[in-house]
Amino acid sequence: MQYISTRGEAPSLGFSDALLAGLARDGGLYVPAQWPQFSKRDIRAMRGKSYQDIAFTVLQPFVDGEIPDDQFRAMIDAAYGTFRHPAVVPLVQTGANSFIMELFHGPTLAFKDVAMQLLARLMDHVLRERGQRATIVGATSGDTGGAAIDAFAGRDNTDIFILFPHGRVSPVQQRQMTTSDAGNVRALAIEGNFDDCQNLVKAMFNDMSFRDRVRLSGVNSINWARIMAQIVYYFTSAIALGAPDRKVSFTVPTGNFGDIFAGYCAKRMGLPVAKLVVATNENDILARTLRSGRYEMRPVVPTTSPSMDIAISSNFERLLFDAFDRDADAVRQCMSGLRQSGAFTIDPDALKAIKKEFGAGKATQRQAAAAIKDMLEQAGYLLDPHTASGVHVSRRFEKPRAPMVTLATAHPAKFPGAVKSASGIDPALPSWLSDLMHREETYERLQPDLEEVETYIARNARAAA
Ligand SMILES: Cc1ncc(COP(=O)(O)O)c(C=O)c1O
Ligand SMILES: N[C@@H](CCOP(=O)(O)O)C(=O)O
Repeated sequence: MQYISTRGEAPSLGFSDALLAGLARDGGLYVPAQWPQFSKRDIRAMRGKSYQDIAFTVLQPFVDGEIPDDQFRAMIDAAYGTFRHPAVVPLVQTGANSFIMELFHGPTLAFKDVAMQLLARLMDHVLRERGQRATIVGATSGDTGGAAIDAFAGRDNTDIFILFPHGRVSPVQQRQMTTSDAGNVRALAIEGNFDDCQNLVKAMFNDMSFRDRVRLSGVNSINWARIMAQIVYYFTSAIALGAPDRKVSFTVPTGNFGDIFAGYCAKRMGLPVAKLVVATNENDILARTLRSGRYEMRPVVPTTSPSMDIAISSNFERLLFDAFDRDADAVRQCMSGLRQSGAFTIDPDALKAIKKEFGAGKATQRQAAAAIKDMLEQAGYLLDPHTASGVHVSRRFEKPRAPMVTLATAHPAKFPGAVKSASGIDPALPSWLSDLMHREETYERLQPDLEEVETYIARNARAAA
């Protein structure tokens, strides 16, 4: 399997190279040259199989023999052995045809663990085989950072630097990033918002001399392997609910468009998905774009679902590439419009193609809080504010015959303030994190300044030449 850039000006790469590259050298994002196909028969054959078995079957075509099967399987088993639920991502029924898929049973209580636990093992393997070391940088609005730090802590071949927006993540999220005692981990508190952090990461990837000097690698969902690992749970949940003989819809609390793009990939691979519904908070660039066809940045407003407080959704570029029939020139034009004027317009045919697959809606903070309260009263189930945004939006898209699965992207205990004010309940952290708020914090405060951040990283990265 080859991976090609959405901007068409970077070399195509095999799996291991795309894994280590993160962002393509032309600023684009890697996608598979073709979508692997699973027939109804193939999907039926997955019924009754474990999460790990299905992960191996679904992901094998992407890895395409670059990692021996037995070693790849062992990585899958180890990655999902860190989850505290035997089903890995269990489904909970909350209404006649409504389900919640709990993606938060991993070590840091957010869906990011699903991909990050596998990604760290894949990267470690490839680097070890090549006798190389890499410097990983990541931007986080709260969850990616903690998950990446947990997954990469103590690994010999990587140093990891996580940029988070100072004062804009929840106290639990911050401590998951700042209390690691591993020598290869650095948490950097940037005086700005998530988009400043994401822009710094992209600027580091586009600074070729820095990129090569420190052997830069990325763990944000700009890295194809992040999306790839998330495809699996669309398969497992749809199969549990009757696929391929019944279509299933998904509502996904969305920020960077990575998680829902994985659902789109699953559909392109043959999974019968009825609708993919984007749920945003007040930072609703995606809901606005799907309505009007105009992708237009606006300043970010802080909300009770901070991990979705994002102005630019990186992975939307991957969807555009497909909607433009893989015309990289058209993608480049949009991205240059975005750089120059903070906006671009999607042509009507591409917008029609997108609307065929996706629905979208926004939940205000009040609506998300109301969803937390209702769900507790009606189903005795406690939502976190991100999942609650999803539940609010999903209600508009529920259909009598197609099951609707809302992705529960984080555990309520990561956001105790918002959950308590909506429900009166103070959600407790699980036992393995019960001392988190008493652990000692270490982090560096930096300005959103490329030179300052690069200098800090180059000084502290062991891979720096
Ligand atoms: C809890 C939570 N929900 C939803 C999202 C949005 O996911 P994505 O950025 O993949 O759209 C994030 C962050 O990415 C998150 O941490
Ligand atoms: N919401 C994310 C933002 C980064 O997204 P990613 O999926 O591209 O890593 C977070 O919690 O950090």
